[in-house]
Amino acid sequence: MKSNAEIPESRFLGGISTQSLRNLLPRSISNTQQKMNKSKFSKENTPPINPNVQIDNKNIPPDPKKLLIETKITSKDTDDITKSENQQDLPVVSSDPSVKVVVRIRPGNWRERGDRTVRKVSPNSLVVGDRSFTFDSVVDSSSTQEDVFQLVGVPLVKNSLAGYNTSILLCGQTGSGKTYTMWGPPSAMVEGHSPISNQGIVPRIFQMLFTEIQEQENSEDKHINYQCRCSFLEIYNEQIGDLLDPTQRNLQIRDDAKNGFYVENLTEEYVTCYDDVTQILIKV
Ligand SMILES: Nc1ncnc2c1ncn2[C@@H]1O[C@H](COP(=O)(O)OP(=O)(O)OP(=O)(O)O)[C@@H](O)[C@H]1O
Repeated sequence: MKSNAEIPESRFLGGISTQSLRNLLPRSISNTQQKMNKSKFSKENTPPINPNVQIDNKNIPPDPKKLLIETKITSKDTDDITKSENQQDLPVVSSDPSVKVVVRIRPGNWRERGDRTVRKVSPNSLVVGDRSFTFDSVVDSSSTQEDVFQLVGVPLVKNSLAGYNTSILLCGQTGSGKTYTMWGPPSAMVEGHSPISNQGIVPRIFQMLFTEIQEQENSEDKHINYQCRCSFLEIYNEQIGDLLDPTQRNLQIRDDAKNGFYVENLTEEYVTCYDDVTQILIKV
């Protein structure tokens, strides 16, 4: 079998990058959960043991997976419900899984022009040569930055505002489009906001996040205050470096009952709007 490096068409990007937005969680939700959950780790992202078991605690933010299943059942007719009750042993497949794997095929460069070895064949599958692979979603080379944001970024912001830790992890060989997908071209952070811009998923996420926060804070019936802190780190040669303080090059991962996992002494800057984040990124 050929190695990846030998396959010219391996220009697809396995998507989902992970960056903890723990610090961007609404403080009110974080506090409530800490009080409710004295155990060592936060259970906020723990899937229900049995998706059909009702959890009798109105303070726990809804699990999107569970909501989806409940919605499905209420929209079914009675015959269907009876049928599903009789099929207890069948696995429940949710179309909104906790981990989604999205593949983006980038346009071919001059060396790959006309190369059709990697082809999207359905919304969630592609073929490489004569082998087919299935993922949660596949976006082809004609996809725009906005398409990818709608698919990955929008649900992520909604879930994080509902109280979940959310992450995007990106993987792909060099030149496969990770930076382009996450950030866009170098000018992207200061580009005007528009669906047709080349801005990547990160600036779009920040824009949506602060717009939503603003709307919620301005809303008269919701008395919510958000506090956002921002940090940037890199892992290089198995060492964690603080991108906001280059003198900190070998930070340690710690774990305690109050914070769960965290990076000790990592700089966290308070941010209140998109421009605050851009200013920080300019420094990095
Ligand atoms: N979907 C896309 N549309 C247009 N151009 C793209 C797309 N994806 C990537 N490119 C271009 O391909 C080139 C390589 O992309 P990029 O730098 O994002 O790769 P990378 O995976 O981050 O590479 P590395 O791991 O080496 O940093 C860049 O010139 C980028 O602009």
